[in-house]
Parts: sequence; structure tokens; C-alpha cells
Amino acid sequence: MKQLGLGLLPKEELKNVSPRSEQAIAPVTLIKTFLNLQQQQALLTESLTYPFAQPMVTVFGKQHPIPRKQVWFADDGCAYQYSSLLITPTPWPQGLLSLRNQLQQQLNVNTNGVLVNRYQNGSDSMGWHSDDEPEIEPNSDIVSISLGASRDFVLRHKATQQKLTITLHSGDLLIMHGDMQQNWQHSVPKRLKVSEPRINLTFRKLVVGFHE
Ligand SMILES: O=C(O)CCC(=O)C(=O)O
Ligand SMILES: [Fe+2]
Repeated sequence: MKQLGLGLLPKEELKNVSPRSEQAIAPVTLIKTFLNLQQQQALLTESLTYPFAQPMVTVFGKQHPIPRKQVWFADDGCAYQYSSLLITPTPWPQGLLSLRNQLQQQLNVNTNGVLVNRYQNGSDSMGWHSDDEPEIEPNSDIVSISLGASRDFVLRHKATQQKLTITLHSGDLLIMHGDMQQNWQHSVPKRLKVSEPRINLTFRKLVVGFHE
């Protein structure tokens, strides 16, 4: 298991920033190949049974389907609201429950829900956002695990617009630390050359009973 610090930015990101010491360091930790090939394959197979939906959201007064599919698995009392959608929890499938326990044991991260996003190919995407909904336990880490196709995950600092791109490969785990959502947005931009599907799991800790 190799752990990378992400304090350094790629060269092209440096050219407009002076002096160097002004750069923010994104509060993320990347653990490459956290899941072995066998675990990746088992979860990809399990994901074929997940009840994915493609809800409509309102953007600038117009209704659109989100550009990907998703499902929210969580404990009782953990409904999740974002983009005006209130999503009630679906019970955990076995593979994700085991993975949640693995995160608790190996990383000491305690979660009670996982948002699964399915990007059919590089035309599917996720726009700029922060995961800063009020039902998320304040300052909790969000653990993101990727399966299938590699995709770029882009961070953008809210104040300076500084960008950082991390390519997430199958089996990689990225921790978005508690203070990240306050200062940074993130996105998964379209990548039209990508033809294979990707699954992303974001394990979260919600305040139980928030929407009750
Ligand atoms: O697909 C990804 O890597 C990011 C997903 C994400 O940002 C989210 O579910 O909030
Ligand atoms: Fe997010």
C-alpha cells in the first residue's frame, strides 16, 4: 500500500502562482491500489445488482437528469439531501458493508452511508461542488474508492482558483479530509476518450436522524 502526499503541484499549475509559498496544499490523502484486483472485481460484479437511478435536478430553473447514475446505501435514519433531492437510504449490500468495516478497521474511519456513482463512459461527469451539506457530520472525512475506468478528479481552491488534478485508477482510495469541503470544490470532468464505465464509492458519516 503506497501513500502519496499531494503537497506538490504539477509544473503547469505553478506558472501563475508567485511566490511558491502562497500555494495551498489540498487536504487529501491518496492510497493507491487500496483494493486488490480480486476485491475490485467482486465489487464491480456486485454493482451490477445495485438499484441505480438517474434523478432530475433543477439547474438555472431547468430540469435535467444528472449526467451519471447513483444510489445511496445507508443506515436507518440517514436520509441525504442535496441539489433539492431528499434521498432515503437503501439497505447495504454485503460487499459494501464489508468494505465499510475494512475502512473502520484499517483507517479508523467510521461511516454510516455510501453514495455510489456510476459513470457509464467519459460522457458522464460530475460538476463542481463541495460535499458540505448540513447533515454531514462536521469535520468528518469522506473516503472515496474508485473501480473500473480511470478518471480525472479535479480540485479547485475556492479563493485562489488553484487547480489540482488527480487521476484515480481502479482500486485507489482518496480521503477528503474534514476541512477540505470548506475551502475546495471538486469535479469529475467529461473525458470523451474514455469508453469504459467507472464506479465511485464515497463513504460518509451523517448525523443520524437529521431529516426526521
Ligand atoms: O466520482 C468521484 O470521484 C467523485 C464523486 C463525488 O464527488 C461525490 O460523490 O460527491
Ligand atoms: Fe463530492
